[in-house]
Amino acid sequence: PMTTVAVLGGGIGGLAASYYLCKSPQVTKVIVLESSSRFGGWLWSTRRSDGAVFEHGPRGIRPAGAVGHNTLNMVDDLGLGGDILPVPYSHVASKNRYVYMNRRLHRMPSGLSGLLRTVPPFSRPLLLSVAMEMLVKKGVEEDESVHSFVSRRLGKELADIAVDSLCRGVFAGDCRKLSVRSCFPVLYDAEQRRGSLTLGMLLVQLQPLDLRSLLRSVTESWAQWSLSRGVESLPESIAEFLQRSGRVELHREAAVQQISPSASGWTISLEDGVVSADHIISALPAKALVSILPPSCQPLIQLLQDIATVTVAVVNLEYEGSILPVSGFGHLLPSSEDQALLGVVYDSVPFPQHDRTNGRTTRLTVMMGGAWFHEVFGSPDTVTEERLLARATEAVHCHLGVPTAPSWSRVSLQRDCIPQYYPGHFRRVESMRSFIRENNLSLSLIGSSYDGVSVNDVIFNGRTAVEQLKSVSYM
Ligand SMILES: Cc1cc2nc3c(=O)[nH]c(=O)nc-3n(C[C@H](O)[C@H](O)[C@H](O)COP(=O)(O)OP(=O)(O)OC[C@H]3O[C@@H](n4cnc5c(N)ncnc54)[C@H](O)[C@@H]3O)c2cc1C
Ligand SMILES: C=Cc1c2[nH]c(c1C)Cc1[nH]c(c(CCC(=O)O)c1C)Cc1[nH]c(c(C)c1CCC(=O)O)Cc1[nH]c(c(C)c1C=C)C2
Repeated sequence: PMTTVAVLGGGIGGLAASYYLCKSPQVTKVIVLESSSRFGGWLWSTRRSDGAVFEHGPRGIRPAGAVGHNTLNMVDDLGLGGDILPVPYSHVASKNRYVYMNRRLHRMPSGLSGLLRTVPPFSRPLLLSVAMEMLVKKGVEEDESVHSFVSRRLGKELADIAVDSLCRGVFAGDCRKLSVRSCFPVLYDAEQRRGSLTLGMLLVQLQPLDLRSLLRSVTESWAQWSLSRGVESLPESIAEFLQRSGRVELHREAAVQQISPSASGWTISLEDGVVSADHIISALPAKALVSILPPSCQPLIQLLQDIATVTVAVVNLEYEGSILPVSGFGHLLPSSEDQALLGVVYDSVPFPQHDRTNGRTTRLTVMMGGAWFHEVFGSPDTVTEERLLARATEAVHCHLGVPTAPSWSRVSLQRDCIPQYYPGHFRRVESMRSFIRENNLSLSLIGSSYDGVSVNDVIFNGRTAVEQLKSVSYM
């Protein structure tokens, strides 16, 4: 039978799902509906004519684990393998991460000596916390905040400094509000299965491997990678692949306004017409899905509404010369040091290939706001670019001692860009999927709102949804 699948949203999630659908002989037609004028969603790179590349969204993708391998497989298949810019584990950008606290930069401890000695800003050797951790009893709650989990197992100081900063550097979020089970499933599982994080970590196994980039990533030990023309090359290449397949209709400036169940599947309303499909894969942010669901899906709408998001101001800066006093990936600030300023990425260190080709420059990205955006800056509708730029350059001056003004800058206000998984998130997602099953809705939910926010997670979940579609339904 003919099968038409509509994919809502042309971010990396929607494009990845379409790519896997294209590989499935049972699907005759795929329709991708994207509201904006470009594909890729948060994967967004500025390429200047002098060779410089600036990222306004993700800038580094991890090759490790099953989800990391899966992305590299896709990159190889798309013919992008030769464009990969790998950062090995031995590189300073992998080894050095800093925390700015008490008005100075501290290198995060690493390796054995980092465990044994007392390293500021911590007041005792981490080995003590790690050793004691093995003696802490297993928690009894179904889920809890990241901060409460880590304070319970490793102590309040590690939770207040290291974990507070980490959650800002991954979720732009507040570790007192985020769920450990959904945000750090590896930590949650280690406690559940091994009774301890220390033991759990010691028992991590390697995954099976294939393909060239993958083998390279393992033998050369990559910690992260990007692409020579920026990460946006990935959605661009997927879109070209889909176009060439002849089975995919790609629509931009096609905002979905409503979806309603029909006898054979769904009717999808756009501003200028309707589309029918047997199945819908929603790769929209949860809030966007809320506004297009029919009233008959009220219980689902209620659950989706509980998935909050945060806004991040991303400020790309370019300075003349080598201006960094330290070398590494970047620095984070715990919320106790500065609520507004989440961290600064030293982009030129991991990816010097993205610097302007003539003359030495240093590219930095300052990230601000997140869970603290409203408190500090008020409404994203009224905050000015000038104010955000001034706050970012002031931070570079104060944290890194750079007195000069940047020679180039770009402010991007990324509204509602990172979903926040609060305690109980996994239950809510489970309830959504049960509602869909019980009501026989041909609907799959993918994208960063549900099962992980990294580019790798979003791609992998797109693949899983397509595989489930093939195994359970008419396909
Ligand atoms: C600043 C920043 C830095 C990040 N850094 C990293 C990193 O270093 N590493 C990493 O792995 N991840 C990182 N991430 C996370 C990662 O980029 C995102 O989680 C991921 O890109 C989300 O993809 P998605 O397809 O789920 O959503 P989106 O990219 O939001 O795609 C959804 C799409 O749906 C479209 N849409 C919305 N409403 C409608 C409608 N009604 N009809 C049709 N289309 C609609 C939107 O225009 C959009 O294109 C970062 C994210 C941000 C914001
Ligand atoms: C300062 C804010 C942010 C920085 N990056 C992000 C924000 C909000 C977004 C982000 N960064 C990472 C991910 C997840 C990727 C994944 O899980 O594969 C997201 C959504 C990667 C990441 N960045 C940092 C860490 C520890 C990680 C986890 C993966 C890894 O270990 O590589 C640290 C970090 N992020 C930022 C800075 C300045 C920084 C540390 C110095 C920027």
